[in-house]
Order: sequence, then structure tokens, then C-alpha cells
Amino acid sequence: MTDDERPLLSVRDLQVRFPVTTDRGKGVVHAVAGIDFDIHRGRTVSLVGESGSGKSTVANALMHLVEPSAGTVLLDGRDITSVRGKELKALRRRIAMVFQDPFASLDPRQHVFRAVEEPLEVHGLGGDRAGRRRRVAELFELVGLSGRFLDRYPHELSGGQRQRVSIARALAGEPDLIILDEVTASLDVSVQAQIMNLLNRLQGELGLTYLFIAHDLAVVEHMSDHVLVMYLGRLMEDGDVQDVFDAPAHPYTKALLASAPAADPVAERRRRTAPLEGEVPSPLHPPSGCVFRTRCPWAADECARTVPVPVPPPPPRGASPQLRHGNRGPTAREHVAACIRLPEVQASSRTGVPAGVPSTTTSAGSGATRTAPWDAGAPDP
Ligand SMILES: Nc1ncnc2c1ncn2[C@@H]1O[C@H](COP(=O)(O)OP(=O)(O)OP(=O)(O)O)[C@@H](O)[C@H]1O
Repeated sequence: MTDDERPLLSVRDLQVRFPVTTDRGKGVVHAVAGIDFDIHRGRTVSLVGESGSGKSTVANALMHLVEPSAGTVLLDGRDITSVRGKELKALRRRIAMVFQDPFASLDPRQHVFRAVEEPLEVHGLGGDRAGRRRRVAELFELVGLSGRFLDRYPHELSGGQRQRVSIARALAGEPDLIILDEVTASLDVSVQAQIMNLLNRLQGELGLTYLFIAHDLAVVEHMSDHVLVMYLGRLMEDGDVQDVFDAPAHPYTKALLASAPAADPVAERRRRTAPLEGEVPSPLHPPSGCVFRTRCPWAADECARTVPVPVPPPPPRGASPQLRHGNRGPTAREHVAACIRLPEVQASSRTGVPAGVPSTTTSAGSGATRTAPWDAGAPDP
């Protein structure tokens, strides 16, 4: 494999278990139950799924904020699964993370300048104090903040400005990979648009690689090259963003997309599946076989007995798999879904929802053509 073909990040059978104590005694939450994925340089891979599906735990395991229970993580071909000491410090430079709430990474008692200077100092970058100040000013400019913000406190900045500081802080160590965990979730829609535009511009200019974690599917569709759909710690579906959004294969992905507010005409097609119903089962007692079966309209007896492995979905009628998944360069990967009833799901999806499941085609917003604000040329000051 050449350097160009080798993934920047390669995750195999990653597992994270948390021992917990409840009223009913001790148990184990299998927050991440064995997932595999790659991220290539300069690309964005997104993790989506309902709350509690394990997205943040994957990020925390990559950052060594929690200890994986099993599996392997390679960064540029090097095993970083259980680094310690100096190696861990070096790794913290190579993988940076931006969180939903910028207050979490900004000390309210320090000027925001210091938040960005700190990683420069820790990693011995930027020279002396004056050199570091110049570098912080450059990083501020890169994220669209003028130098007059350097000596302000976090509370003197807006939410969007604080998130820009967090992004500048993440960029300080010139990382290989940036994990963006719900970075737009706490912002107003117009500010979300500005931050997404900023992240896209920085990726283009600096060749950045992102692992993007988000609930908002419209944001994910806009930001990603590739999507990983998680449910109860497992990967349900994995594919190129357009394949997954245009032709979702797994019943969970179909239901997740059908539950999203209509943002474009594609939503009309998605709404032929019933949206998600019911609660996510307790991670302490996940269902046997396929963990989604208790909420799946297509579930059959065999789903309780068989743990599904990811397989390519049958090609949509009239499409050639070679053409759909043809040569897309180093990120080209098969579209796969972990469901043993894909042919049945595919067959009934052509005509609508499975028997007995109410259609939601007439729900509010179906057919609406709202333009996503980040496509409308929202300014990126
Ligand atoms: N430190 C911990 N101890 C015990 N259980 C944990 C811990 N951290 C996470 N969990 C559990 O692991 C599962 C996955 O949680 P995680 O936060 O990774 O999900 P998520 O998909 O990121 O959710 P959200 O979108 O709400 O952030 C959940 O059941 C959660 O309660």
C-alpha cells in the first residue's frame, strides 16, 4: 500500500466497556462494541446516531480520554492503541479535538490568547513568548478573528467567536486529525453556517482531516465525504455520504433519516419509511442478535438469533454497483449495512414501508424545499 492509499486513521474492532453499578447490581455498558473504520487524509468522516449510541466514546477512545477494552488504532500506520507518557503527549499534538461547548476548553479567568498559546508552549512551538503571540495572532486571523480579541475573556465573546478560538486552539499543534464533537450543536443556525463554512475553508486551505460527530443530519450531509451510522455501540451502516443519504440500506438509517426535518426534496423519498419509534434499549441489556431488532419494522425471528455482519446492500434497481462505487480515489469504499434482511428491506422499500407500518408521507414539511442556510452564501466574517 502506498502512502497515498494508506488511511491516516485505521480503527479495527474498537471496544470500550464501562463497569457500572445500578440499583440491580453491577453491570457492564458496552459503549463501543467492536467497530471498524478508516479515515483518509483531507477527508471528513462523520459519526451519526441517536444519543447514547457511542459516538463520543469513540472520540474519547481515540484521544485516550477513555481506555479501549479491545481493538487496534493505527495513525499513519503506527499503533497508537495504548501509548503512554511522552508518546501520549506527542499523540495529543497529532489528534486535536473541538467540543460542543467552547467553555469546556476555555478558562474563564484567562484571556483567550492564552487558550491558544498553551498548546504552542506545551509542544515547544512558536519560539519565545513574543513569537508565540505572533503565532496566536496568525491563528486568530486564520479562523476569522481580529487581533483585538486576543486579550478578551471568554465571556466577552459570542458563542461563535468562542468556537473560533477553540478551533484556533485545535489548529495550534498542526494536527493530522481534528475530531469535531457536536461543534455546531449549541450555536444559532446562522452561526452554525459560519462555523461550517470556516471548517470547510480550513480543510481546503490546510488539507485537514476531520472526524465529525453530529446529531443534525443536514449538517452531516453538508460536511461529510463518508458516514458511519452507529446504534448501541455498533456500526449499522457505512458508506459514501451520497450513497447513504440517497439510498439508505439499513432499517435504522432509513428511520433516522425519516425522523429528520425535511431540508430538501430528497426528504420526500426518505419519508416513505416510518420514523424512529420507541426508546433505545438499555445498553446494560442490549437485545440479542441484531440490537436494532426491537424497533425495526422488518424484524423477523432470525434477527434475534443472528448477529449481523456488514455486507453490501443489493444495488438499487437499474444501478450498477461498479458505477455506484467506482473509482472515487483513496476514500472509495463499499457501502455496507449490518442487516441480515437487506433483500427484504430493499424489496419492500421500493413500494413504501413494510406492511402494518404507518406511512408518514403527509407529515409537515414533506416536499418542502427549504434551502439550508449554509448553502445560501451565509457570510463567514
Ligand atoms: N464514563 C462512563 N461510564 C458509564 N457509562 C458511560 C460512560 N460514558 C458513556 N457511557 C455510556 O456509554 C454509552 C454511549 O455514550 P456516548 O456518550 O458515547 O454516546 P453518544 O452517541 O456520544 O451520545 P450523545 O450524542 O448524547 O453524546 C451510553 O449508554 C452512555 O451512558
